[in-house]
Amino acid sequence: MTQDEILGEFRASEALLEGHFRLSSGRHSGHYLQCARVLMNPRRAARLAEALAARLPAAIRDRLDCVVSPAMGGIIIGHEMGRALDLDAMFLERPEGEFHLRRGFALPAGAKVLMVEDVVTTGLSSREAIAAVAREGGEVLAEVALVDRSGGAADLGVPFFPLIAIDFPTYAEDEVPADLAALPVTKPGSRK
Ligand SMILES: O=P(O)(O)OC[C@H]1O[C@H](OP(=O)(O)OP(=O)(O)O)[C@H](O)[C@@H]1O
Ligand SMILES: O=C(O)c1cc(=O)[nH]c(=O)[nH]1
Ligand SMILES: [Mg+2]
Repeated sequence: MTQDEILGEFRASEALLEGHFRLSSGRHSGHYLQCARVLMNPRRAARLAEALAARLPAAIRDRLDCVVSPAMGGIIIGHEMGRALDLDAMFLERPEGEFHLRRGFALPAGAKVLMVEDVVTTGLSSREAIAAVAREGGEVLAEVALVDRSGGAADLGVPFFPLIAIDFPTYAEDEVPADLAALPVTKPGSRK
């Protein structure tokens, strides 16, 4: 899939939102990619996962034991990546603030893991999820995400293969421009 075709999927599903958003990191933005909307059509979700799987170098793909993704945003695309790669897909949750595996999910010692995210902005959630896999006994070989909106700045500590890169500005709480601050703010994500 070309970058235009992928962006077309986001536009067609009305996943490209404009307004005033507080992001997971606490930063503010006038743009939000609502990946739940792009993934709500199962055939589209499968198409995007196949395209993402094709980005993975064979040297990584062939060593993977399973897929792990951080809830909530990572669950659907993680599951579809599991299907595309023919691997089991698990997810991490953080009901007490720190990511861990629940629901009977467990990693065999030394399991080689693909981390799957929907969006990377600062990379904080990804780094926390990668650290959680290490605590659970696994090793993250690489991460894939539908969208990298970090401007290429996110350092995840592992090779990172996004489907698309989109560079929307974000602002610290005390740097929000007046025209953006004038709009009511919403926080679409679930981080507390
Ligand atoms: O790179 P970052 O700055 O960490 O931002 C990206 C993260 O933010 C969103 O999750 P969020 O914490 O909003 O929760 P959700 O996945 O439960 O919706 C998104 O799903 C990523 O996990
Ligand atoms: O940084 C985030 O929290 C974030 C940005 C975005 O565009 N989409 C999303 O789901 N999360
Ligand atoms: Mg998330």
